[in-house]
Amino acid sequence: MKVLLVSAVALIDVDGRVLLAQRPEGKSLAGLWEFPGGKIEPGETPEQALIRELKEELGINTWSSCLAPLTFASHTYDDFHLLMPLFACRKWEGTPTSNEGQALKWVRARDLRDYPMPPADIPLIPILRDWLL
Ligand SMILES: Nc1nc2c([nH]c(=O)n2[C@@H]2O[C@H](COP(=O)(O)OP(=O)(O)OP(=O)(O)O)[C@@H](O)[C@H]2O)c(=O)[nH]1
Repeated sequence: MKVLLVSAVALIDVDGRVLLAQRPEGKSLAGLWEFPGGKIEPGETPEQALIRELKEELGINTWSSCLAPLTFASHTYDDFHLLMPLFACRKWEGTPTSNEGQALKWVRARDLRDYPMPPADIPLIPILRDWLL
């Protein structure tokens, strides 16, 4: 089974809320809420992939030194196995805006479970909640 490497981030604002993005219609897992990020391209580190994706998807800049490793997801989907480091980030430049048509939402830690997420993300929620509360 192919292992797909995806890098994702919990962006945390001054009120301790986390940014979720809704997967657009037409994509796999459409309508589910996920952490910003995307596939790690050959030759990229997870941090470089995330910095690139945050610029493309949300129009914000951040730096490797602001990406703290938090946890990871490891989940078998039908056609690949997802391995996804999740970083935490509290410092960036710019205001996250939806460049790719996805809905964005700042969500309090205790409300995270109210947002349907991809199966790989489910085990991450209590970890993030415990870490933030
Ligand atoms: N960014 C992100 N991707 C996630 C999360 N959870 C999760 O299962 N994924 C999966 O990891 C892959 C992310 O790759 P991507 O964001 O570059 O994929 P994509 O939507 O452009 O393409 P796709 O529709 O072909 O999967 C997708 O298969 C997505 O379903 C998450 O919290 N954040």
